Amino acid sequence: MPKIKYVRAFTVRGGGADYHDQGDGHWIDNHIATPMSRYPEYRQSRQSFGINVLGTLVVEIEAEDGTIGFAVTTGGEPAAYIVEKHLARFLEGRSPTEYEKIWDQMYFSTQYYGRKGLVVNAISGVDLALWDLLGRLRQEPVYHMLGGAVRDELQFYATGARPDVAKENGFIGGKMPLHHGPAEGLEGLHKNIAELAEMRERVGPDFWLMFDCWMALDVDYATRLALAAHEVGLKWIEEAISPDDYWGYAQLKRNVPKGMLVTTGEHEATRWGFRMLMEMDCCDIIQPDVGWCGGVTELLKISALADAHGKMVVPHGSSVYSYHFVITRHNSPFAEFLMMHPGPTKVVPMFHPQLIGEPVPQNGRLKASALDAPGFGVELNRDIAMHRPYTH
Ligand SMILES: C[C@H](O)[C@H](O)[C@@H](O)[C@@H](O)C(=O)O
Ligand SMILES: [Mg+2]
Repeated sequence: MPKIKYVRAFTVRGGGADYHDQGDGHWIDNHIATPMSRYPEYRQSRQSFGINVLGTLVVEIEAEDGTIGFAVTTGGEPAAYIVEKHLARFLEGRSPTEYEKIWDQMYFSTQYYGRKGLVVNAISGVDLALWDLLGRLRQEPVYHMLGGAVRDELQFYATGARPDVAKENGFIGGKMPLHHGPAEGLEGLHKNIAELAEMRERVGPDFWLMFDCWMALDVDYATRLALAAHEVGLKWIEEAISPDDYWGYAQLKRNVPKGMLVTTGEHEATRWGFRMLMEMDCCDIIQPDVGWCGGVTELLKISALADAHGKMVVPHGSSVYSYHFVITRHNSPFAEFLMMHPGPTKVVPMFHPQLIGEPVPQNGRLKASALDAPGFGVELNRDIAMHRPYTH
């Protein structure tokens, strides 16, 4: 096995892994409730407060024989700095098979300033690129290295403002962004329920409908929303409150009507963060993002812990990086697909334009065989402008 020779970090703008980095008029930036919605000037657009400030981080790891593994995640220039100036030292000269020791050294060497968020995004990007390199060197897809498929195909729910379009395209459910938060009072809550009722009318009684609340609510508002939405058949209420408020999630989970699920986790990181969510009984489904929670090496630990707690793991939408994981885990029965078309009125690749060969669900499903290519099975689109802000 050739050793690792170079680690390089690049930044890219425009869609892709930082999927909130979109042009004007996109559903994903249209009056979606957030913790910043309490400030009217930041209520219409999440980009106005900087949701896309980081941009995409591209990590490349080149082995002595010239083989290059890569991955993309959210992180931009600050993440590139951490990769080049701090993390690269734990990889160069090492075997790509040492992903456990490499992860341990990346995490504990940055623990004094990291632990969650940007730093763990950077660690995740390196870890994903390492698994991609390992797959290319071994000429096998990542999901084979994770134990192989436990089912013939993936099934997906879709996230976007048009669950009716998701149903037409064969998805098993539609997760809607919540448009109004507590700052818009009862009027806003009624608008949320009216939107849900409108979609229920369009999709019929059995199609899954969920709200994604993107950390925007408090326990009282989330409870009132859940009680009203239960009448309209809401399947789960997602990330309703601050990721730091474990106590609030535990209360919300006690408050919601029987049969409604509480989900969260996309902004949580590491086995320790998810242990807290599970041991405090905060949610029914955890939703780590493999590009933000610590990478595949850490998601393996998180998933096993969840399995022991009888919890489902439905990773936050992260394209091939979650598909190769979900297909190998019994407690990951379905996956998320983010509808990145501006409407969204059609199904387009999630991390477009950054990944060449990115598989897209057909009729809401993806056969395991669609993942049968070395590593994560995609190539980096080198026609897009990549910038290497730092070297080492
Ligand atoms: C739709 C939500 O507001 C986020 O933009 C979404 O990316 C994330 O929360 C998700 O679960 O997909
Ligand atoms: Mg979400």
